[in-house]
Amino acid sequence: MEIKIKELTKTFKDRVAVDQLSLTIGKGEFFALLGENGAGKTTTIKMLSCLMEPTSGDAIMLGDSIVGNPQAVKKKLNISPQETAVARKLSVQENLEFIARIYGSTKQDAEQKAIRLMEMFGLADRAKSKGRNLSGGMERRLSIAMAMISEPEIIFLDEPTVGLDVRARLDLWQILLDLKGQITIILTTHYLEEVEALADRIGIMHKGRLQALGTLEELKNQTGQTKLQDVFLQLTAEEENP
Ligand SMILES: Nc1ncnc2c1ncn2[C@@H]1O[C@H](COP(=O)(O)OP(=O)(O)OP(=O)(O)O)[C@@H](O)[C@H]1O
Repeated sequence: MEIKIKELTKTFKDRVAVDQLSLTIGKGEFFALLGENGAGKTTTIKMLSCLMEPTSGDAIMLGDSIVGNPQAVKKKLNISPQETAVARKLSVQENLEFIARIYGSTKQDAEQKAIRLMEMFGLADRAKSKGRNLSGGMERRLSIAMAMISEPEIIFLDEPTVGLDVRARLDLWQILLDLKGQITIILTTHYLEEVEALADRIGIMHKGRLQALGTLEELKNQTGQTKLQDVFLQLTAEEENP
């Protein structure tokens, strides 16, 4: 089973934000969606996570349609949004337990889940720290841990390392590498080194369309470039005479 996106389209008034996007993402794949500002990445993620209805087209998410059965799709996925949902007055552990209770865990179960995720995300020694006192890197890690509470099969990470310093970014990459293969991860980012370090495959969007798709090596071969930055610039270049 996989994620099968079929001619997915979103139009806002006369603006086509996502234009007949078709692609397949394998189960357990780490997929990076790239594109310039306004290329349509966030709109794509909103549709795939059933936060926004497509104008036309569909996506079958591990067997269920976002159009036909969004409730079933929502159960399989979770999102770590750019603006994190960390509650500033709750501690790290309380944030995790709160989410677990929302998803129906008993008090004891919620505590166990929180402890396991704090271990996994390197937050155990900050269990009692309030959300407002966390560094940017810790807040990000907590946000992803919160998204993992529901044990999703698919997780969307929307620019997870924006504003993080080098060490915090590398720490987060290591955690994501540990997660890799266990669940399907769809990442959007503007950091190309992040894509090189983490992604199995890359999709590059440009003006709502899928401009290129492949592994890093495939994209390099396709464009004759040796660096992802040059691949990206070539594939998203404006035509001279539009
Ligand atoms: N709710 C909306 N109403 C009208 N237009 C919108 C809406 N949401 C997005 N758009 C437009 O759709 C296009 C795609 O936007 P989107 O946010 O998906 O791009 P993006 O690739 O995520 O960009 P960024 O890298 O800046 O986050 C843009 O032209 C944007 O202005």
